[in-house]
Amino acid sequence: MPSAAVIVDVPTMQTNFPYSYAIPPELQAQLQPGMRVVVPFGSGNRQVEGFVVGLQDDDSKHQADDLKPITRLMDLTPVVNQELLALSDWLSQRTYSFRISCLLTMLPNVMKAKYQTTVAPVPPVQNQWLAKVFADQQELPLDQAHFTNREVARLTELRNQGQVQVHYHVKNQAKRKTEVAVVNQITDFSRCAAEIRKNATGQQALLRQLEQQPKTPLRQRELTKVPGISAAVIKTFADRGWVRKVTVEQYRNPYDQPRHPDQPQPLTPDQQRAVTPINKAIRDQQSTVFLLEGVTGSGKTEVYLQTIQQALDQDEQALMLVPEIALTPQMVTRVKNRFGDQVAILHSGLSNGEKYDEWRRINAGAAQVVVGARSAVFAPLPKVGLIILDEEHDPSYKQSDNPRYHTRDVAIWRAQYHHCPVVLGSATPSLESRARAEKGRYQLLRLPHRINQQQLPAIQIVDMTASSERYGDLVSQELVTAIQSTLTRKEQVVLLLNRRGFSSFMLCRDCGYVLKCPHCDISLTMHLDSQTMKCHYCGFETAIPNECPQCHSRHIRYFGTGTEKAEQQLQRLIPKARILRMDVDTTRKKGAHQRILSQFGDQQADILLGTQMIAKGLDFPNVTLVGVLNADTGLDLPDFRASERTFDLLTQVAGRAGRAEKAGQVIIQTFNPQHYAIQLAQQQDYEAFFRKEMQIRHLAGYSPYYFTAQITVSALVEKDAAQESYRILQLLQQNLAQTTEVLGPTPNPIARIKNRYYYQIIIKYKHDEQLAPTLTRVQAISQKEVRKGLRIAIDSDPVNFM
Ligand SMILES: Nc1ncnc2c1ncn2[C@@H]1O[C@H](COP(=O)(O)OP(=O)(O)OP(=O)(O)O)[C@@H](O)[C@H]1O
Ligand SMILES: [Zn+2]
Ligand SMILES: [Zn+2]
Repeated sequence: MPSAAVIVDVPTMQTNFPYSYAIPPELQAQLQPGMRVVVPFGSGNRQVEGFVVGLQDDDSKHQADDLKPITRLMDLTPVVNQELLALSDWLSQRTYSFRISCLLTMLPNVMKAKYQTTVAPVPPVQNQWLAKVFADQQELPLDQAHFTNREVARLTELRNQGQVQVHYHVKNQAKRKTEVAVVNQITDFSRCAAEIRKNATGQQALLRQLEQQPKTPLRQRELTKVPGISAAVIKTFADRGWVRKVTVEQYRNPYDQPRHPDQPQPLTPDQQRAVTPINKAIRDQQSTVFLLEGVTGSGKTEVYLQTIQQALDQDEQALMLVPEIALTPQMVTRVKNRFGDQVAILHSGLSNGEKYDEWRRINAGAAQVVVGARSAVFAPLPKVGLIILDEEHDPSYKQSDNPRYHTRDVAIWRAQYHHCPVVLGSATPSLESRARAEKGRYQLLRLPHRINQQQLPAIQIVDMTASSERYGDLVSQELVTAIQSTLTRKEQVVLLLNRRGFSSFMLCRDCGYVLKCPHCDISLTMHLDSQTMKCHYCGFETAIPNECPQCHSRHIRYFGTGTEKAEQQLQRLIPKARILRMDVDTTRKKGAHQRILSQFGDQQADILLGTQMIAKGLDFPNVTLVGVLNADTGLDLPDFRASERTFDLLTQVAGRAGRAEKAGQVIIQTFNPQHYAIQLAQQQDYEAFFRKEMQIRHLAGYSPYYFTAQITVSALVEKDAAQESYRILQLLQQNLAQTTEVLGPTPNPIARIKNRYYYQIIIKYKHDEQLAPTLTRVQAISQKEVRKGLRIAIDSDPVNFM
């Protein structure tokens, strides 16, 4: 008897490989890898969900008689294709996560099943309480709505006595909406035409529709939009046997913006030099990785669109990834305008139902271009011809929960599978990518100029340590003056309030000094619970100073301010300004993003004041002034990428100014005017920043010279987290190579989150054969300890250290 290899939905180390199940005869014809099934599992044979990952014909290895049979099938077609099955295998090894988590990550939320546990009395029911509770019902869900804790305890007893049974039901949440469609049954259209009366125009219209598309089911809702065709006409046809009524799945359309079709623009010579090699790679089926390094406003989008076109021309599909998509509605609009209904959009702003609809369209091969945020990298496109990652340096490409994957790695894996190129685009590529281009592993393509010979905007730095407080602590006189003259010219302003980081570090208001770790050159973080400043990397600790160690001023303070406060100060300074605020509070409602941006685009406001979400991708021709209220907050984070993030952010936001005919101006307010990240952002010199930062990373032994891995241990009791992390430390020290450095364990800067205490260990390594097996052992421990309330997370390539 043939058997199926099934990964069960029980995320443990012991179940992290396929189990064999017998395939019941009635399912043998239908069962395919990638389908979900319900199988009995464990000694209690509880019913769990699982993925079929392979089929085996009968061989001596498996005595089919010993195998438990599959209970039932959950899908009529595979929900995970062969490619994604293989990808899940690779992903679980790469990220030290369970295969089941990887498989589930690839599915839209609504398809992730939930279990429902029910209880049922075993007849004949003798216990009076049972009889009363169940009355005439066979079973009841074992949940709070039906049973109190005391009743549950009582049920437990009864179960031990054999009077009650427990069942596990898999409850599939996917809800499809359906609608009525008609399928043509006519073979001889002229004969039918002869039967229709001349004045029955509705019937004639319907006949024409059928004749045009005799093979496709036509949706009744669409058909009745055609003049003359009514439900009655359709019924007449059905009665005559000319059409058959069927129900088809209804797709919801998540994109309700009006579309303005546009045409490809003639390329500039720079753009042409980028498009040519990419298109060649698409034609030649080369899985080259291109790094498209183009200054802000250099027309990267047009390069993406014209290379996507090349893939479509070859009957292949394109996958375009963008940072959290709600933040870049302009990009979505552009792709949609160019490619229309062929585009499917996947992002977190969609409801689960909408995501499911888009996913099904993609899976069915009905979408040719997919635009989406991180998880869209798993979009089940059957024939990928091109993958694009816009703003490839963006930290949101890294998933912070299991499986902790980086979108770029998955994109490159898929490109190799499909023999197609990847384009990584950015004005400020990640150091890692730029370094790979330097080594020739990626092919570097540069767009060094803005479109229309427009200059990059001039950037002025305002030293806030010298700024008078008369204007409030947020806005300098220089910035107020510049805003006023911009408004007089009827032009617009974008103001960034940098909210990266948290207000728990201290800054000297007089000299700009920030307390740093003597061993790590990373700022110390304040821990209010212990009243100390701690190094997040090595554990160094010192008392919270009450005066500046450098200039002895007592004028030190927390950093961190809200957008609301900034808005008030601005309004007071410039009463006539119309200010739009964009932050997590004003964008909570669905569509709020798009609405604020279109208001700003329609000149209904003078100033767009916002957090990081305004820094990227916006293309408004009337914006000529960009102001950064506080360039520093990100600089002093305890993260070796702090300078890179700051440089990226300043360059990106500066790039919003002067993108069309009018020249742009940028003002950056900072307490660290001498810092190289700020100075090089002023010069908008990415290449210089890259070289400088590479030297620093080299000296300090960080990425891209070293790889890092991070282990985070958390527990409800701090001592448990500490003890466990020291046990892991020992395991690491005993097994890892001499050249590998292990830092920590140290408590996290926010030591307690949601009542859990966090400790972390950082591993820095170059080549270490022992790393993967050792981390796999840690993964195995992590699983055992779950019961004690301990959690261990492994991140094989962390992008955040907080
Ligand atoms: N070949 C072209 N001819 C005319 N205009 C173009 C051309 N290519 C791009 N543009 C226009 O130039 C502007 C800037 O292009 P785009 O937004 O793609 O820049 P970008 O490189 O993505 O910048 P950023 O990194 O700042 O988002 C857009 O308004 C776009 O329509
Ligand atoms: Zn000082
Ligand atoms: Zn340190």
